[in-house]
Amino acid sequence: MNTMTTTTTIGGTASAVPVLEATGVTMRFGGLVAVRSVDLTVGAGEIVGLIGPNGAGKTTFFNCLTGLYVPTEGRVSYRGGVLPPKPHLVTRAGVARTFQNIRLFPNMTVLENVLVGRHTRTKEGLWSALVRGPGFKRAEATSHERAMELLEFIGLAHKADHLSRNLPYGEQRKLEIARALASDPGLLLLDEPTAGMNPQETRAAEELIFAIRDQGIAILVIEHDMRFIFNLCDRVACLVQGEKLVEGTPEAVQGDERVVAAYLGTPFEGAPGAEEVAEVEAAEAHSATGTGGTTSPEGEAQ
Ligand SMILES: Nc1ncnc2c1ncn2[C@@H]1O[C@H](COP(=O)(O)OP(=O)(O)OP(=O)(O)O)[C@@H](O)[C@H]1O
Repeated sequence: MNTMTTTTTIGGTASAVPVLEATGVTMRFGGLVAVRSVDLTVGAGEIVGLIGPNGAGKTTFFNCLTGLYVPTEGRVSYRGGVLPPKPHLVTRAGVARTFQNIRLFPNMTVLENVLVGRHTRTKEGLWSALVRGPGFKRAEATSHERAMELLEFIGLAHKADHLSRNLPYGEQRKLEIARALASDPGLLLLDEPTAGMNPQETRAAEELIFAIRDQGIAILVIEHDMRFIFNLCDRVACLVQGEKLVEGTPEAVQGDERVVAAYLGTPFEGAPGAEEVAEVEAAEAHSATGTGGTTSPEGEAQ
């Protein structure tokens, strides 16, 4: 795995370059602004959490970071270099991800699934693969060795030749992480890694993520399980209706009344979309009293 070397020296002064730096990221789908001008950094050795109610824009933001979507506005950099808006180039640059829903190849073995994740690090071309020359064989042996190392790391080496569809759910999720790690990332993005897990599997996932961080890989994680996220993360950002509402330590974020209100669906002053919600509620209350339906010359509901 990569070891992090994120301190660069410019003009003789050392300055820390974030592993990930997203600046002003906005993503529009027609008239809907799913992500609005979001800034976020992940530093070396950090585990950063991204929380927010359903539909807040978390996955869309991930998709903007990993080249699946080209953001309408904004910039995404990895270790100081702007990321190209193409998923395979983002992976090659050093950013790997898992998805909200399991995306393993069910009829491939556990080992083959990890080998698939390795392909961005394999330089041998089609011709070399066809003739199975010495370069190809060397690359294949290295990939195999690395994949087995990763399976050892996640505790699945003994199931290397099992079909991935036969693994229990928690192990399939771990295998997805191993496949992402096979590309030797410096940053790993995890989209709801504990969704559907039982408490033991969740605890094991937490330990695995700490172990990955200890290998020098920075982590950005989306999760709905608050206990998991507040225990795991160094820093947490909360998105609400596409905007970053709060960012801080787990202690600060979990005690923030705006975050609590956003999850409970309680409108609060200054909340993204609160004005629109208030207008709709006022109009509904108005029509319920039977006095609605007329509009003043200024355009305001009576
Ligand atoms: N491809 C798309 N086209 C149109 N609208 C989209 C698209 N992808 C997402 N959206 C909309 O963008 C908004 C944000 O969705 P997103 O899936 O990013 O939220 P989320 O915070 O990840 O939600 P959840 O926690 O439920 O996964 C939603 O209103 C969603 O319907």
